[in-house]
Amino acid sequence: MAAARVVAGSGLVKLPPVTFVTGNAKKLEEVKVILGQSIPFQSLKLDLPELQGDPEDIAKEKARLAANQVKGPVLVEDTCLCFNALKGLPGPYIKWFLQKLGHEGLNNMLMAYEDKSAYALCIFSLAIGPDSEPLTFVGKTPGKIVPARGPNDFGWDPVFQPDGYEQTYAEMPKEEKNKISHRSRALALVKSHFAEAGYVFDI
Ligand SMILES: O=P(O)(O)OP(=O)(O)OP(=O)(O)OC[C@H]1O[C@@H](n2cnc3c(O)ncnc32)[C@H](O)[C@@H]1O
Ligand SMILES: [Mg+2]
Repeated sequence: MAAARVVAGSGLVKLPPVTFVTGNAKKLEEVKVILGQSIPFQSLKLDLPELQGDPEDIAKEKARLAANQVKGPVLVEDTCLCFNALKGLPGPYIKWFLQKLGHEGLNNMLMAYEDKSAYALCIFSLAIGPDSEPLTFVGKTPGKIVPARGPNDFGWDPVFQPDGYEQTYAEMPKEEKNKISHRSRALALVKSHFAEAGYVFDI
């Protein structure tokens, strides 16, 4: 794929369409709806390594790995579910905790604590190419962990009830989740960046 290039004298950066890299079909569904036509992008299904460390560093490293494979501009995201009683854990390791323990196990982890509060964190990272430093965009939605309610079709949605709502993410209509979700908040920042950065697309 062609690389990004500066259009001489214009202050504009010409980009091929951005590739959103994820192995998660449900994330992709939400990103498509939330972005609509605002940013020209295509998707690529790739299972990038599950890295360890600080959530923002994980997202940046994911973007570097993806940009190296795609050889062009990429967008990736990493999602964390953080329990306040556990000082932010499982955080970026939620995928394994959910896989091994299930919804009931996630609730049981908080059995010893009165504080069931939690927050969902989504970090998008944009790398314009393999050699450019990735940028990050963070969205956060506070809520609490509850016994599972609603359809079980996306991760931990049934056990996360956002603050100010009586429904879990899973029980809400999709449009409602997309108005307040960690993902839509992070994508609002991505959209502003694209609106302000002077990118023009080669499409
Ligand atoms: O290929 P990538 O994009 O990494 O996709 P993934 O499924 O591996 O996703 P993460 O590494 O970000 O791990 C996050 C975990 O949280 C789940 N998850 C992500 N966003 C969610 C959301 O909005 N609601 C519920 N579960 C979500 C997801 O299914 C994973 O189990
Ligand atoms: Mg992953």
